[in-house]
Amino acid sequence: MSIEDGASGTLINGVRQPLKFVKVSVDGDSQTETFALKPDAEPEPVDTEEVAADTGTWLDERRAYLEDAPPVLPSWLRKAGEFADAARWTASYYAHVSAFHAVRAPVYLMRLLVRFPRGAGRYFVRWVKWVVDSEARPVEAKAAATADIEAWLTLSREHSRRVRPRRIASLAVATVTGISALVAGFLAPGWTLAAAVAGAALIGLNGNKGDKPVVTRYLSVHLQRPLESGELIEALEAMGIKGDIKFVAPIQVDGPGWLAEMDLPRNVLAEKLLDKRKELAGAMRRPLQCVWPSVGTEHPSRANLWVAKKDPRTIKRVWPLTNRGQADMYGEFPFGVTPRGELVPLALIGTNMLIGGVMGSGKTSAVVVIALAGALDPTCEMWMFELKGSGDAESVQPVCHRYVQGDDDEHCEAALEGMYALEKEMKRRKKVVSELPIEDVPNGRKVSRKLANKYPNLRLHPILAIFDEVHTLFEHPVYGKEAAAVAGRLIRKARAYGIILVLTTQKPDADAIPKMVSDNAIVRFCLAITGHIANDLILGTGMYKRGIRANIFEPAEGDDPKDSGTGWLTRSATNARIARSYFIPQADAREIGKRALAMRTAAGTLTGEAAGEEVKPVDHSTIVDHLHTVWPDGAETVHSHRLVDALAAYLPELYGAWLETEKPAAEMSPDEVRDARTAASTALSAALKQHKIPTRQITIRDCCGGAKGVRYADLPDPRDNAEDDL
Ligand SMILES: Nc1ncnc2c1ncn2[C@@H]1O[C@H](COP(=O)(O)OP(=O)(O)OP(=O)(O)O)[C@@H](O)[C@H]1O
Repeated sequence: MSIEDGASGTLINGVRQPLKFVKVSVDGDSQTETFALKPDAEPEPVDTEEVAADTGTWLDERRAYLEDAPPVLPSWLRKAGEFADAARWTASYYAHVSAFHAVRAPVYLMRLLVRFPRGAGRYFVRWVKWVVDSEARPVEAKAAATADIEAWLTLSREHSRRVRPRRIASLAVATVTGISALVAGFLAPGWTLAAAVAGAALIGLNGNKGDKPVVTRYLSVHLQRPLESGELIEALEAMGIKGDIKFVAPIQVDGPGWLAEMDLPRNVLAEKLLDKRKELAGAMRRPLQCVWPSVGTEHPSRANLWVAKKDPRTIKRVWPLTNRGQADMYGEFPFGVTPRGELVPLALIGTNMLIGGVMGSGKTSAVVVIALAGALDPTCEMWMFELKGSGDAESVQPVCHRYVQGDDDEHCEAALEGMYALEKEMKRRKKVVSELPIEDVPNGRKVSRKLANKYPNLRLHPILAIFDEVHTLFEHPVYGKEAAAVAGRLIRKARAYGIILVLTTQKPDADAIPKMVSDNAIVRFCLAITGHIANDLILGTGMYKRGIRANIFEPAEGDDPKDSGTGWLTRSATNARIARSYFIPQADAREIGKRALAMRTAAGTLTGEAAGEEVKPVDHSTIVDHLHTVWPDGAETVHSHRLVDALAAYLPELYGAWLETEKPAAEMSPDEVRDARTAASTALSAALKQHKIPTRQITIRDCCGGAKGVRYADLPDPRDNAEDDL
């Protein structure tokens, strides 16, 4: 056995520490055991200067600088529109301030005149003190007290030398002023009175008691004090985040607020600030709606904090289409604003949307914005199923192709019926689009505005179907299951054919929203919710982990809207932003509804209930349902040609064509009859193939021997197969 010493090392505080190890070799078999012993050598630095200095080339550094560099000129100096806005705003601001103070000028004058006696008294005292040279008195008194006769005599002479001319001047000024005032009082014109009042007011300026201002000042309680690093560090400490907080850049003005970028202490993740937004706002003594933390992109401990200068709740934002303008559902429409006040447009064509949030989170308000945008596109067919029954969407009723309001059984049935009708329309569109020449659909077989305009008779206009509080339908004991199945099919396929589905729920759980629906939603708007499960159900799996968390929002409480209407608006994990939907008061919504009705009347695009048509229930039965209807009781198998005869007799408009021949049956030869039967059987086989129902060679003794036929056991239950229709 031999023992060798060696040196290895480990990193401690960035410095490699050599360690001793002992190599033990037993009878030639090399067994190595390593023991970490105390470092006994000088630390060897591992951060070499070369590595530390290598932050890229000069060009890389300049490029990085330029990426983050602020613009040379502020945007209002570069953009004419912004400049005009700023100039207009500044002019209106000063006009307001001037008018405000002009109206109060008499009050200010009275205040000054009231202060005149005190002001005049103060001037008089100061004057007397100057005349008698009171400042020198303490020095003279000191000389007298110390019996310093020489100093006292000098000071006394100096005092007399200074005071005499002051007395003479004062007497002269007092005499002239007194006589002038007397003469002016009796003889001079009215303006002297004005001058006297003005003089008195000026003297009144000196008569202020305490710090009461003469002018009325208005201080906006919603304006926030500027954000400072000290305040932030204090707030973070109060939340228990202590340690080294580094500001990556100076706190700067960013839009209508301030932005702080900081590295939190090494043991704190920035997502903590998201979860504790309310605590943070409390610690900063600022309204919750002003405080917007986010996770930075550099590393998980990089936090960005944007603080609004003004409480957003006090900023009235009017939906841009409130008074004029049309929307285009094939394009974008204004939906909301970011906390910074930037416009958030929404494009729904080719997508569908899921909106979720607890009570009072602002779902209905968001839906009203979407519904009114749809209403303002005269080509958009509106289907509104308001299953809350509150009447919040009544403003769009006059333009709706179909409108259902209520949460009773009949409303749920009507909503399910509506889903079937949409599915039927989707199938029609699919068929129509699939038959178009390829030049018309170069980007795939889907509907576009160009296509809709080119072939108006194909009726490929956008359809906006809104199911508000859709959980009412999905949880219905009778219609829920069927509705979930149809909605699952619609949400996957309808968007390609210009049918936009918008679903909202205040119950984001697996029972209330079928998985097929939550998995296939594209645009998602998650308002205030309570936990990570609801968060991911609305926004998609994994979003909570990525820091896209809607539990940071607070729903409305009483009259305080808090974060109501504010949520995460996402199209994917990488396309997520916080947005507050516009809030359109009911009165405005009604006016917009009237305008939409007028526009549609002029365009001649009113359809369905809006045009006074009756809603006919959709026949959503399939060939499987029809076979169940005509199937002879107790028969295990039936020949195909018999089934076709039965189907044609039952629904001639659907199946009659399968029996059409060139000659009437009576004039056909036996071969021709056989061929006609074969053709009918083939048509049935093809139709059943879509439902995965086989036709096979079947021998039925009491009926024309062997021929193609169907087994009853192969027929699925009615409605289990609706998806295969498409
Ligand atoms: N975008 C918004 N901006 C400002 N306030 C809003 C906004 N959205 C909603 N609110 C306020 O919040 C209140 C509740 O909103 P809303 O009725 O839309 O919520 P909800 O989620 O539909 O509630 P519920 O589930 O109870 O029907 C509104 O009455 C309004 O005062």
